[in-house]
Amino acid sequence: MALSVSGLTVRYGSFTAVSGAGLEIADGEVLALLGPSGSGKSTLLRAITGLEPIAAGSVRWDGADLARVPVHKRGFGLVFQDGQLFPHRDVAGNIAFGPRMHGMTGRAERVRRLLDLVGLAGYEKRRVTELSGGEAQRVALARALAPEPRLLLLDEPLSGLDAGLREQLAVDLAEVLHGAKITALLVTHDQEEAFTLADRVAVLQAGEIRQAGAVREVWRRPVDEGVARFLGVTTVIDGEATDGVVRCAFGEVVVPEAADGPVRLGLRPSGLRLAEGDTAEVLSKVHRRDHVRLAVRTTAGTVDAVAAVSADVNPGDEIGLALDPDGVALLG
Ligand SMILES: Nc1ncnc2c1ncn2[C@@H]1O[C@H](COP(=O)(O)OP(=O)(O)OP(=O)(O)O)[C@@H](O)[C@H]1O
Repeated sequence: MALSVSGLTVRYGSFTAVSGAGLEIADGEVLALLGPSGSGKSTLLRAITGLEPIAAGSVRWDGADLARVPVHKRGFGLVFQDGQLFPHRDVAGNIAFGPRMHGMTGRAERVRRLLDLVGLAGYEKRRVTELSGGEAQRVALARALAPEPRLLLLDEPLSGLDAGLREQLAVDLAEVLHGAKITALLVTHDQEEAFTLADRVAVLQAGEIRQAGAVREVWRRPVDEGVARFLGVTTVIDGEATDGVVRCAFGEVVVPEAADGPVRLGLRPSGLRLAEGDTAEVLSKVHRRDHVRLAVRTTAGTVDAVAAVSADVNPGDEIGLALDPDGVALLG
């Protein structure tokens, strides 16, 4: 493992912000640390960089303990939410700063190559105070990559941007990270961002890592209801599995991983779709970008469901519901 963190604990006075956290990042892998506000994500990231003293545990790189290695000697690059560019330097000056400190040669060429990578070719002489939020974050990324860090740490790098730009930049950032095989730890509270950018995710709640695994695995098999709800599950329901098919109050759904016997399913709104029938009553509807979200009353309680934007469905209507396996998780 490139980065290996074990039993890491950080305290602020008598308050334990991170408790016994363990995580590993392989060479060239992107891990997203995902969790609600206040769960300890930034604290854990800062402890890994060496900016936060640790009460217990260890941070290792290629097996070597970093306890006595100061922040600037760890070879880590950092990107924060607000970029924190040097306002008195132009774009090239910002990006060349790290390489100059490290006495690296060929700096102009490096700046050009990095600007190309982040989609800002030709921006060398621009003043950073005149950049848009998205451009500034691209420059911050280029600056962090310039000294060729062995690990890139990104703390909510996109959360200062508006929704559309954020989505675009997440896709671009994923391309940069995976294209250049950069080893990275990303902190975010946004599951979509985590899933767009990361190979693996670790879910942090109240200072503890509750689950870590491949994106698809965590999404489809959350370990418990707390993790499931954080990942968008709004309904938890009991079912009975036979040969990879689960029968529950809403019908049958294929869940190949389910072992025969009683199981618990977590349904995201997209796990229940409008269908023929009259088993449910629509209570309310809200238009979303590419679907309509419904609250419906069923014999199993009030649940969330979705319908196509084109569907003619209104509060008071009686509808049927069908399970969609893509919106169904198997609780661990
Ligand atoms: N310097 C500090 N002194 C005391 N308590 C702190 C300090 N920094 C953070 N905390 C507390 O530690 C907990 C974790 O904070 P942290 O910033 O790591 O959470 P987070 O998951 O990154 O949250 P957010 O997504 O809101 O940034 C919070 O309860 C916070 O109030």
